[in-house]
Amino acid sequence: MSIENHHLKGFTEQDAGELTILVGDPGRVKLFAELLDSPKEIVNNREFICVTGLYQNTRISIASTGIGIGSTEIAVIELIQSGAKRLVRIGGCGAWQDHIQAGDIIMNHAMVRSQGMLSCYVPETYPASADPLLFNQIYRQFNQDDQIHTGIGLTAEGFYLSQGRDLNLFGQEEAQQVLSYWKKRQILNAEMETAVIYLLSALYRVPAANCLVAHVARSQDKWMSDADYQARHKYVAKTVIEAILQTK
Ligand SMILES: O=P(O)(O)O[C@H]1O[C@H](CO)[C@@H](O)[C@H]1O
Ligand SMILES: O=c1cc[nH]c(=O)[nH]1
Repeated sequence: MSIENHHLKGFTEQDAGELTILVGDPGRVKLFAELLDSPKEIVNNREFICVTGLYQNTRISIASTGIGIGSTEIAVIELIQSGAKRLVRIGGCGAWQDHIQAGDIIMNHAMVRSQGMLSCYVPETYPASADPLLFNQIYRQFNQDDQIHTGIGLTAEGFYLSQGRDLNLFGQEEAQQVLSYWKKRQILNAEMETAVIYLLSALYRVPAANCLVAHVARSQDKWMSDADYQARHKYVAKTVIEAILQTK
């Protein structure tokens, strides 16, 4: 069923590729579009930019979700209603475990999430998890020396206190408790969209996975340079697309 999108205006079933890459940052759409032949911008509305193009004659779509729950819910639902076949979020995150370096790749097969997230759709007990087959297909495309980590991540509702960052409010001790609580429970990383994508795509029965780049190693507050970060993202996007091409 194709309906008129309220936000992704003009994006139709013809624009939905074998893979739809989701990015938070609208600026990253253009970076990934460089991988495609004949890229065409279909949507440019608020935080939502959508491009489709061809990779070795296979249609691939790239869409930005903006930051966080609200705009990601809109993007995912409108893309699925427009015929999106597979969703893979390629974005940044903070690495929380000490053995993960900035620049490493993290794939989350499941996410814990802030309380109440999307509670009008599902109860707290409903898992936010990746499609196991899609996850495995992407994971197998990477090389042994790619510094890739798999495990459970956290989708937080905010960037600051809910990710253990305090800017002169309650003190570092309280913020640090957020980090240490989840580190002890083996959470690898934190970001702001994956759980929304996993929950909605499970409800709509569209396969979804993520493949993230650790922008910062939180234990040392070590961030990647912009140039390295962009290059790493582009490498991840190319690898994800090639994984999908193996078995579309
Ligand atoms: O790198 P992107 O995909 O924008 O995602 C990460 O960056 C934003 C925070 O700076 C959040 O959206 C977080 O999930
Ligand atoms: O620490 C980080 C880094 C990128 N994005 C996040 O949401 N958190």
